[in-house]
Amino acid sequence: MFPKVNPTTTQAWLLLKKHYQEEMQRMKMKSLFDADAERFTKFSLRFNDILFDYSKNILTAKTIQLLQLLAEECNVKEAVEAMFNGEKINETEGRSVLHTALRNMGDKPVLSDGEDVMPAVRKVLAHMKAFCASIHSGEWKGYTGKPIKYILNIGIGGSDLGPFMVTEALKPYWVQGIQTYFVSNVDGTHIAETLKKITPDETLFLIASKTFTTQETMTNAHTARAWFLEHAKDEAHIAGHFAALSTNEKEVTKFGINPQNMFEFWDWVGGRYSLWSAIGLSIALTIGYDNFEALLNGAYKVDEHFRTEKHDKNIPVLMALIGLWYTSFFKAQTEAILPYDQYMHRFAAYFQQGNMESNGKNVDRNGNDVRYQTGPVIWGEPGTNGQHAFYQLIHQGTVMIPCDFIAPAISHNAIGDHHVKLLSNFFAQTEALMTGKSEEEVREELVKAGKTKEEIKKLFPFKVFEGNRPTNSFLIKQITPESLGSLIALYEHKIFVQGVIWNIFSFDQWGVELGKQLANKILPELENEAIISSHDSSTNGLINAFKALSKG
Ligand SMILES: O=P(O)(O)OC[C@H]1O[C@H](O)[C@H](O)[C@@H](O)[C@@H]1O
Repeated sequence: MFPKVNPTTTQAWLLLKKHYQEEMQRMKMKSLFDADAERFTKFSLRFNDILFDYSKNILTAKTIQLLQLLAEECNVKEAVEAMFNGEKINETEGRSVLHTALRNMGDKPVLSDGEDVMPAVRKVLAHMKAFCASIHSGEWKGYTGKPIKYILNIGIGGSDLGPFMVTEALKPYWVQGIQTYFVSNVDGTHIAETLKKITPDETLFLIASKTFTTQETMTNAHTARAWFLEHAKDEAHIAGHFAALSTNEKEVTKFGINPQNMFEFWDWVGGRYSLWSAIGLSIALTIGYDNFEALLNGAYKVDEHFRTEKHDKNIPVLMALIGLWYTSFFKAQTEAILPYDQYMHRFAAYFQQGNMESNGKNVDRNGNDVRYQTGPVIWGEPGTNGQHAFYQLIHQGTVMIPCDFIAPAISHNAIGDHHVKLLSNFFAQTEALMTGKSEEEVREELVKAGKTKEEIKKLFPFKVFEGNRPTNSFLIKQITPESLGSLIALYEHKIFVQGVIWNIFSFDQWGVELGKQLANKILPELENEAIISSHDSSTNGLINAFKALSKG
């Protein structure tokens, strides 16, 4: 296993701190652009159909060099190899981390516990392929003899967000005649509203749960089963309408799902990294198996790039180092992901889990409290909607929010001038965030608007923008299964590299487990008539008020 290093004890950390304080803290990006006509060329990279421009950041070649040194001192290269080679880097759960094996298109074995996992991976993929073929051809029939028209994926967290995000992002690729829905929330409203849209005899229910014990998913699954049986009457019909995507064969069988309709994955696939596994069956059924394979292929290409490319040309490593530069030295606490693509409206939400569940940790890999900031808060909405909602704070608030702007060059909906208008907003925003608005510009604008001297004096301070707000730009030829697969993998590896440098375990989630335990403890207290007094006064007060109010 690679050595565990507290990043703040490295030479690079001290040098970066000095570099920040003495050279970069007050550095203006605009002056960096003014001083170097080649800045865009120097600080941008192409990876297949993706252009990554990181020139609009508060950094110089020296910053990148020092950040690379930090990666070296924190053993990033060794950690990457450890992950790809199936070492048990998820130490608190004693597991390998091998989502990369799920999209491995190479012919070398991938070992976990000394065993090649690739035959099992390929077997499940073949099962998924054959299953998709029988659904799409109409050969698979529901209990009234009609083909399947609706897919209903029931899952939560990693068993929902990934497939939901991807199927939304790839809507132009949906197989004709298939309509897919996702139910995640244990709030009965979610399933009730969705059941109104489907018919039992034309629906395939996918119960997606790594553990097959998650309260929300099992509750929704039992509700779906009961609703189905109300119509189908006969339990024998369940086999034709329910499939399970899980690692837990015992619980799947207990639920009554035919083991032939179980699509397996393994404990070395983290929930938030599972869209590449059997959890992706909803994706394959929605966009077609070939497109699902293209998604895997896009991710595989990034895996190869990540594993072999030198760090100064390695996009996920650079994404990680730039993010870390702001979090660890500028003390930025949040990062925004802003896709200029309506289909990608769940992309930020997906990486909210991906990033915050992975790097929201305050204990290091030696079991000590960390004394530096780790994972940032991730948030975002598609442009241009965000511009009219929260960009004000990004432009003129008191905190720094590094942003990722993402857009396709080619729209799937080329209507009039919509797309050039959309993209002009992307470019204008990143430019404005960087340059701000100078005193001269504001004065000129106000004079032109016919304002008096008095008025100009009054308005002046509010209209001047300091700028110097950092952004990364991802310009992608088109959002296709392959380019989306690549983009997702870039972000996954970014998170991994940051976790290694911050010396935290990125692949467990004990904080979420706590929430599950606490909810299970309170549930029986809500189901009896007693006055509850076992908690603090606020929790007791809320529980007792709920009991009184819910009586009507
Ligand atoms: O797939 P499941 O076992 O049902 O788990 C669903 C989700 O449960 C918890 O929230 C975990 O923290 C997530 O990582 C996981 O994706």
